[in-house]
Amino acid sequence: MLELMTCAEMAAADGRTIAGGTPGIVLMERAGQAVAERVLAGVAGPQRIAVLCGPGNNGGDGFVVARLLAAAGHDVAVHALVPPDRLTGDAAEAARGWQGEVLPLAGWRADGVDIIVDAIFGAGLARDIAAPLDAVIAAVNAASAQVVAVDVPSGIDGDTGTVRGCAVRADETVTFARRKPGHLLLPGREHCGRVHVADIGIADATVAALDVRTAANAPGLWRDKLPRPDAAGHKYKRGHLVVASGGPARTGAARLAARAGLRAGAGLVTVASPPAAVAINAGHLTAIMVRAVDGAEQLADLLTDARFSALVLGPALGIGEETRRMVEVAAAARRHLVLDADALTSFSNNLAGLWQVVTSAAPAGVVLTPHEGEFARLFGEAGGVAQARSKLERARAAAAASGAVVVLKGPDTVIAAPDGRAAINENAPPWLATAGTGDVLAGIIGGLMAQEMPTFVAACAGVWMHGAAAAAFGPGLIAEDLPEMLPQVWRTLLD
Ligand SMILES: NC(=O)C1=CN([C@@H]2O[C@H](COP(=O)(O)OP(=O)(O)OC[C@H]3O[C@@H](n4cnc5c(N)ncnc54)[C@H](O)[C@@H]3O)[C@@H](O)[C@H]2O)[C@H](O)CC1
Ligand SMILES: [K+]
Repeated sequence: MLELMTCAEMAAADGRTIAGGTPGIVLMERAGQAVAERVLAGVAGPQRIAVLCGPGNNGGDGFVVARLLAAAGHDVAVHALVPPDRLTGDAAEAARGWQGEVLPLAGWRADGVDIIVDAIFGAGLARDIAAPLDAVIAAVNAASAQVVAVDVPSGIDGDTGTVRGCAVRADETVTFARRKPGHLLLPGREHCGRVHVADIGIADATVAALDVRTAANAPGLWRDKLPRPDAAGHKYKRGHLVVASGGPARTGAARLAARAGLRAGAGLVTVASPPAAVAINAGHLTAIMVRAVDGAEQLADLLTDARFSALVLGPALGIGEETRRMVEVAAAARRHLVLDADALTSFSNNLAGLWQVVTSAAPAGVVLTPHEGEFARLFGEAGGVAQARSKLERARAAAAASGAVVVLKGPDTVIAAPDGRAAINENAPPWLATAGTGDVLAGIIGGLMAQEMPTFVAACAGVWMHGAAAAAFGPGLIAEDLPEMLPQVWRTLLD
């Protein structure tokens, strides 16, 4: 159930189910029942309920909800954008099932209402919400009533999570068959409240036949590919991660990444340190080794030893030609690469150079871990990125343009592979936004890749473990705390 379906994919699934013999009105009835059940869960005694219906099938769902809630003895008022005789298809049939009055939606006010059912727009939102509907949305959001949205809060684009002019802020959202990307991407996620996925009879086989390429990032996506310690294993079997350090005043980032890589399970980790910083790195490290490596040439020498299986390059490494050369050397050695921070910035506006790195690293994998600013500098001009309608599609376009797995970080981190697969992460707590946590993420992913976890799922697992570690620690987290929370996260994954 991890697939995330776009509005078009959902409509296609609908269509195939209807073609398979389930009338659309039956799907609408089931949708309405699921919403009515959610509205009634936890209420005691009769409620004053306003059901706000739009001009399409989202509104049709609303008419079903209104009928069921009235039949359950509640005081239900229906306010509709268009009179029932202007509805068509299943929505018209659902409206005929409503025996009560249909009041106008324009000018509606929430006075004295306990519950509001938002059935104005769902998957069919096609443009920004304008007057007079914006006043209705404002009245919903100003009300003290419980707000339950049907399928998608009205005003939220189900595919992109963006607000189209204005949008309902719901306490709960009931969607159907699978969640949409807009339920996980910001700000859509914040407008949904708690999202419930109702089964309305869309078969899993129907979803599978659509070859959906987007998923919610969760252990179910990659748990079976996690490296697992085995009795016969020894540290050399679990790979050797190299993290390049910056100069004497900028060594902490590499150590954060290195410790994260070790906690992620890499058998050995070495900090490749400029000679001037060896003493300071060595003074802080115990299980992690330090090697004096002065620039790209000496990194190339180090990598003649094939046991160094993965590298994290970028954290506080310095921006410029030498960093670019180190990246190219590591790629030429065909080692798994995580490029973060300064390594990304060193390829700003040089997508061709980045493509060359990814190509020469193959078949080893490359993961880029930009935040939004680094992403813009890397991919600002890339084909497909500028036209992308959502963070999900921007990450997808960047993965296709670079040939690398792209982790576009944020509260709704998107992980995208060049082959079109993508996952949206939703477990990152707000306190993860603190200095150095990006270094830790790069290290976790590097540690998993050092153990030969396939590139895309290593990035997905790393992002999820990073968020889970932060959630386990709680507010007040600083980057150094994160690697120490990984054993607890591992236990939840390997039990
Ligand atoms: N399997 C399922 O997912 C099922 C979903 N159902 C519900 O159907 C809607 C989608 O219905 P649709 O008619 O395609 O779209 P909407 O009802 O969301 O609205 C489209 C309607 O509104 C007009 N419109 C769009 N944007 C605006 C705007 N900004 N201002 C004014 N008018 C606008 C547009 O022209 C259309 O007329 C889905 O969300 C589910 O709730 C099925 O009922 C059950 C199966
Ligand atoms: K809605």
